[in-house]
Amino acid sequence: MSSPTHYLISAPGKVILFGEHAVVYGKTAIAGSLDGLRTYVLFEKREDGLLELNLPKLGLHLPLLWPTSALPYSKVAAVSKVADNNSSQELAFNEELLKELKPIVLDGNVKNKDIQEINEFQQIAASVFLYLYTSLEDKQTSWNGMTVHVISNLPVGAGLGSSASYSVCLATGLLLVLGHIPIPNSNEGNTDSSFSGSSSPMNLINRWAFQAEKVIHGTPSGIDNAVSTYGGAVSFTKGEMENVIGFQLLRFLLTSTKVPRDTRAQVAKVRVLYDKYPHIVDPIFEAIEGISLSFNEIVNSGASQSELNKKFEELIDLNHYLLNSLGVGHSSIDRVREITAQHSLHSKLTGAGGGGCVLTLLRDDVTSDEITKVKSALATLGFECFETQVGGNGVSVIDSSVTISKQEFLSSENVQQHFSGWKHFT
Ligand SMILES: Nc1ncnc2c1ncn2[C@@H]1O[C@H](COP(=O)(O)OP(=O)(O)OP(=O)(O)O)[C@@H](O)[C@H]1O
Ligand SMILES: C[C@@](O)(CCO)CC(=O)[O-]
Repeated sequence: MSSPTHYLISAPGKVILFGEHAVVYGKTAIAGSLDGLRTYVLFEKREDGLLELNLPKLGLHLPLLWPTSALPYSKVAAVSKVADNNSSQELAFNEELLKELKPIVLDGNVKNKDIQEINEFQQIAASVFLYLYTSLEDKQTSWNGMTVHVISNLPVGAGLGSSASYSVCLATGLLLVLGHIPIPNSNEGNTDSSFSGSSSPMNLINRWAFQAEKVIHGTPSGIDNAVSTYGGAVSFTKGEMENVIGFQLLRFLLTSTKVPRDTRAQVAKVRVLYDKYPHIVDPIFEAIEGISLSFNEIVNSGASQSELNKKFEELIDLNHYLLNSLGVGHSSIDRVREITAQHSLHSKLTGAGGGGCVLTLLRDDVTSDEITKVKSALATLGFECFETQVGGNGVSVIDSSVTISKQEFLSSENVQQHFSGWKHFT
């Protein structure tokens, strides 16, 4: 094939069923990918030595543009980069590089005069891109700059892993463009993969996406980027994942409270509590882990679907109360719980809390009429609902063998279905 001129990357959001926050402290959590809620990133080759980043989802309607020559490559040790890529160990986070990039994000932007103000979230998203590009830059690439367009049907800052899917897309595209991983061959779904070997492309994508998540969140557990990379429904403990069979059959309602919040701030709040009262907070994390472990046991017990549903509802309530005790609840979440409880449904906050999203289990016996009623009650109060199952493909790619116009990409209602030729890493 002639040298690539573009790549289209897609990665899913995620939902945490049990174990958020505790997972940051090494406890087991259960999560799944949201196949229909994804971020899409189109990478296009340039010849003029510029990096262009377009972030319409973050409300930025002008491109950000930097010369590749402005980046602090001296802060990245070339030898360690190659060694790191070939090992399975967690990549060391490059604080010095991030510090050096801070002024470049603003002052190095050649369109700076047109963009009066770039808010903190836009700056973070730009830092992630420049951090990964500078870390992975390789003189072997035939690209002299690139244009990057990011679109998504995920709500941002709602706890559904928008930042992780952005991180996975950027890591994948940059690893491909900069020659660190090959284009995948497989058109098969990747959800049954047993999380591939340590030097596989998926492993490398996941490890670099984790770096990106660190730029965004500070101290993430790695669960969000892992689920977005590999897809599926999983039990996650300290970076190790196992498939959870049966979890995919469950149906959920996800309700966005539309109260924006920042995962970093919620995680930091729990950290303060933990540092102050470790003897009180650690047992709460242990109890939360107990819920994830019970969930795994119940799923593997061979119990009937209705029996499972009843037990899950109890676990959902328990997990919610424990999260509230960590101070990550919110009145909007309580309101959603009240409404769903009026329809005999059980809900918990999902993700970092403090607003964001609520997860409601839709038992098998809940009729579509009942679901319509609860959705309309929630919508009347200004909440936004998504009915979903978990699992499905992780990161996927369309390479240059398929022609993709920028206009077609930006205007398509459903990018996943609009374009064919998606390939999956194995
Ligand atoms: N589509 C996107 N385009 C660019 N940057 C994004 C996008 N989505 C998320 N981000 C980056 O991630 C930040 C939001 O991260 P945050 O973790 O708070 O939200 P989330 O990923 O929706 O929630 P959670 O991590 O709890 O699932 C944004 O401020 C931005 O910097
Ligand atoms: C709150 C948290 O547990 C989940 C965010 O989606 C943070 C993390 O795991 O990094």
